[in-house]
Amino acid sequence: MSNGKVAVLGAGSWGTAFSMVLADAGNDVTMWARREEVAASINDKRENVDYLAGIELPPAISATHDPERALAGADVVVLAVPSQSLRDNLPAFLPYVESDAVLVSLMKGVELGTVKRMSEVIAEVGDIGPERIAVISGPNLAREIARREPAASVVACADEDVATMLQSRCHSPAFRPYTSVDVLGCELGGAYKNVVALCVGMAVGLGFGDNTTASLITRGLAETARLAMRLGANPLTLMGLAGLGDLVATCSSPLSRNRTFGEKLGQGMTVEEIYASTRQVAEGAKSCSSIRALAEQSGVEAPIVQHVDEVLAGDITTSELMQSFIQRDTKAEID
Ligand SMILES: NC(=O)C1=CN([C@@H]2O[C@H](COP(=O)(O)OP(=O)(O)OC[C@H]3O[C@@H](n4cnc5c(N)ncnc54)[C@H](OP(=O)(O)O)[C@@H]3O)[C@@H](O)[C@H]2O)C=CC1
Ligand SMILES: O=C(CO)COP(=O)(O)O
Repeated sequence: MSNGKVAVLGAGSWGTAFSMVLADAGNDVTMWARREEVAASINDKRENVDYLAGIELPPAISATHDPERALAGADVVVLAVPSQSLRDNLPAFLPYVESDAVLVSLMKGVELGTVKRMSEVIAEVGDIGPERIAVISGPNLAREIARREPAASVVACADEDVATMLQSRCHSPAFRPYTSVDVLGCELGGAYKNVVALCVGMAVGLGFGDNTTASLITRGLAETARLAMRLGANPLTLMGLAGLGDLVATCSSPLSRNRTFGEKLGQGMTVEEIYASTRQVAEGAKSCSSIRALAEQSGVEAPIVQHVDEVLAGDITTSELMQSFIQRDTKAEID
């Protein structure tokens, strides 16, 4: 018997892989795809050929290009579009969202201009209270999840009962969700690790080994925790799946789009050449300057975000970034 209907808005890699988790957990899932041909591929071929080629989608998943059809009767609405497009997309979705439905963000970015997290954008545009907004974040590379490799994640909502309800809705044989009430910590962990993965990718592209990448991952975690704690996050969230867990997965995996983006920069490609080489989103490249602005507004030192932003803007090279990390003024580790 079905648990209920879930609408998944966004039919890229993660929207599709997470739809599989939801279907495996007993939900009926209707995906909304921006392009009609993607919806047709999901319905007719049982495959999302553009984003998860070779993966067979379960029968409980269907897709449509029509937001009204996707959202009708759904008590859980999952948002999986690129972060910088969320605000523009919401007005087409919100009129069809059921009045008591919970909105769940899978997105890992911070909005340019406003420096808002995705839960804040949803709250603002939809005038929706925190008890109806949740975030799911963790070490969840889409292709591994779609292959049903074991993984864990965090469901965060200010209302613990809602987090628990969502946890049961997405607990599948291969996917183990934990609950949290620290929405801010989970979201910042997810957005920040993308920038650290860009930086690790640069190191890999420059030919450096595990000492360099481990140093960057560790200092990246310190930097993430510094900002998140200043903004009110629970420090333990950063030690958990949505912090350290996601940071390690993304920085270590050749499947990561952010790490790959950084690697190409380290190998000498330009930002424009990399954008032209793929349809997939590397959220860190988009969110880096907004995370930098957030850190500056909060009076928090953020050298990785600052240097990566300078590389993306073409102000320094990847080699200069590495030199600067080592040669700048020294300091105590815990600071
Ligand atoms: N992939 C992963 O492993 C994970 C991703 N995430 C996060 O999930 C979010 C979605 O990423 P993911 O699914 O991987 O992204 P992909 O790059 O795989 O897919 C992007 C999707 O968004 C659509 N899209 C692109 N531009 C727009 C727009 N302007 N308006 C509406 N839709 C648009 C694309 O449609 P079209 O095909 O028509 O271009 C496509 O369906 C990101 O924030 C990412 O950080 C989180 C955890 C894991
Ligand atoms: O968020 C992710 C894994 O948890 C996916 O990372 P990328 O967007 O770098 O592929």
